[in-house]
Amino acid sequence: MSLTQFAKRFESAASLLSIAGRTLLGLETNPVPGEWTHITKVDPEGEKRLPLLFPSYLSHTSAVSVGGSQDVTDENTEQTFELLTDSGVTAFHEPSEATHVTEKTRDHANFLAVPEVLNGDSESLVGTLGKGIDYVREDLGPEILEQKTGLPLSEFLGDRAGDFVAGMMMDEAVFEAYIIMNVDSAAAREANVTEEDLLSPQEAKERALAAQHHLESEIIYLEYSGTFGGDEAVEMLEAIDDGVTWSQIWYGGGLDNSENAQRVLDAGADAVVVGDAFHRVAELEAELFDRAREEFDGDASAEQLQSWVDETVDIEDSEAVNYLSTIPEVTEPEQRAIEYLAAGLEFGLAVADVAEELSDPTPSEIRTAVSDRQFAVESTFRAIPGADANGMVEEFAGGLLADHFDLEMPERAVAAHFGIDL
Ligand SMILES: CC(C)=CCC/C(C)=C/CC/C(C)=C/CC/C(C)=C/COP(=O)(O)OP(=O)(O)O
Ligand SMILES: O=P(O)(O)OC[C@@H](O)CO
Repeated sequence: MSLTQFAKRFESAASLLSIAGRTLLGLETNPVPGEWTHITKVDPEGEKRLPLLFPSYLSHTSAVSVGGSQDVTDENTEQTFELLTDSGVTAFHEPSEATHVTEKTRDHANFLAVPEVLNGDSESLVGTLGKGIDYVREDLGPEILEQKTGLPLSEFLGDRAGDFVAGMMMDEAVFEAYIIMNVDSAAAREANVTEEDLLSPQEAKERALAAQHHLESEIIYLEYSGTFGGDEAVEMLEAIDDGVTWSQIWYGGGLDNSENAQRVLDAGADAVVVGDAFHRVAELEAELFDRAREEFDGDASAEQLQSWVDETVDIEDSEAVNYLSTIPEVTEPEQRAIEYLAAGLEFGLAVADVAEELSDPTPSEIRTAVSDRQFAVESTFRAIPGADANGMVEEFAGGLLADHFDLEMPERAVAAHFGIDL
């Protein structure tokens, strides 16, 4: 038997086994974990900020999706991944353009999630993907191979070097088959989804089946980005869930309370995706920080701040509770919200206090001042599995101070992602 014949027989036997495993035996061979119930979408663009206490908020989510459709660059994506890696949360990359994928994002990301829109234009189904694969073949692939092996492999192998990396990357990638149902969203504009493209529940089920059996999409994503889909989303999910067995079903759009999150989970979603509600926590934290600065100095304790938050904020309707209550495992979102808001303020006030003590510092004076100070938040971060508590505290405090004193230090990049500004 020739090597080509052997490869053909091997491929067809392997694919038959895989289909039998997925269907007849119902094996969970999908690389996207079925136990994930909550995904937080973190957008690297400058307008969408993070709360200082983001590691604590994110310690309850199953995984973070990094990506967004506007003003995202490879640089702000890399910075976001670096921040998340120290926080111990599982993060994957959902790029809106292939050039946002770099060696660094690949190193940090758990996997690459590639969007394909089932009810948009052909550009959003296969056009952007084709351009992306060509970019990997021509540019990114050869560069990665040369950096990893130290050899100018494309000189010997020509296009085959890029083909190899592109093939490997697509094989390892997870595909997200989107059904976009809010025509007023950025996602709909990007994918050219108009009123005529909106699907009935039966049509959604049929396309989801095509995605599962033909495209082998690991994720079927019902997207209402920015607004809650209500009864219509529930009907869509019930229909999709009736057909789909192997792909994971995700719902995203306008979630900011436990009732709606539970409704879509009960209707058949395996996981909910929450974006805006998370970024709004950073706005609340920043607004409270400005008010707390007028009330307290750098020595305010977490207990003092918890009482102040409790008195000052209508906690039940706060952005922090809105986000936390979308996570099924968080049983006392109000208590957690008070704790995390107070800890974020306490940390911010302590860093502002360090700033008061410094005058025209050098980068090394900033680093010394930060490592000499005991920040109470470090013990909060230490409770998070996999987090580098000390590294995060030094990086966040150093970054805020570098930004405040207008100093070029690598830590400074993180300041651009926080809502709080010294
Ligand atoms: C081959 C490689 C390395 C990458 C491929 C990169 C690809 C194919 C990107 C496709 C992007 C695409 C089809 C986007 C369509 C619109 C969409 C599904 C956007 C996702 O929405 P969010 O970015 O989450 O939306 P918001 O910004 O509205 O929150
Ligand atoms: O920002 P929201 O409305 O939570 O939507 C989440 C996600 O589905 C957006 O792609």
